[in-house]
Amino acid sequence: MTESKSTPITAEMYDYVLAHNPPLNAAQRDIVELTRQQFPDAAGMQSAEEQGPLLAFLVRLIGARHVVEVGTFTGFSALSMAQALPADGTLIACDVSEEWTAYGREAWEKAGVGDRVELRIAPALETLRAMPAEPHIDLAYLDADKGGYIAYWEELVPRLRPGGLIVADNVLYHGEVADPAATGSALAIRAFNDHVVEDSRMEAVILTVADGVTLARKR
Ligand SMILES: C[S@@+](CC[C@H](N)C(=O)[O-])C[C@H]1O[C@@H](n2cnc3c(N)ncnc32)[C@H](O)[C@@H]1O
Repeated sequence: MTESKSTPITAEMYDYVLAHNPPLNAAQRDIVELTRQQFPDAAGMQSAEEQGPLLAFLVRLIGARHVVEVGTFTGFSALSMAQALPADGTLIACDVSEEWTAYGREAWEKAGVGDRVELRIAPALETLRAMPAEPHIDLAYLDADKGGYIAYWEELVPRLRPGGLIVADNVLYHGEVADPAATGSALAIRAFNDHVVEDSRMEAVILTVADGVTLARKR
């Protein structure tokens, strides 16, 4: 087995990282806290705190104007990306839950970015298939049902402009991805990671951030 050079992230290290990252702005902080209060059992679905500034950074880094999100929940990741878009930028947010995304709608409006976000309530595959076929997407964030990742990838890659990014969350699936006894979503993520590595249209790296984040760039 190869020895890892990654520094283990203890609770103290995690606080240290958060303290040296861009702090969450008031709107981000509000939706993180509101989600914890309203949905204590589901709050773990929210992208990790450090992913908000990371997603905003990536949007700005590649000068994204057209973003697609697959899996919106209460809107934290969409908010983080929408705030980083230019005023005429667009973010299509895909989810199946009216209840959860209602919190997102309110947070986006309150933050003054509601006009940049278009929420599509439907199975994400239907929404993606209905999008124009030509390459027009700058950045897509995958964070919905893990069994759907490969199908979402296949719809997104042709619609991504050269140099565009797919950012996929939970690609280590709590470490279960490397467990030979993995089942369910961990197995689906393992199949997704294998699919990504074999796709010559894309250049991809896995970051050991949060639950594992793949950054994949279209060649
Ligand atoms: C992990 S949460 C997304 C978290 C979100 N990115 C955030 O930072 O708060 C996954 C979301 O995917 C949605 N979802 C699950 N299956 C879906 C599907 N087939 N199509 C669209 N959304 C789906 C769920 O309703 C849930 O809100």
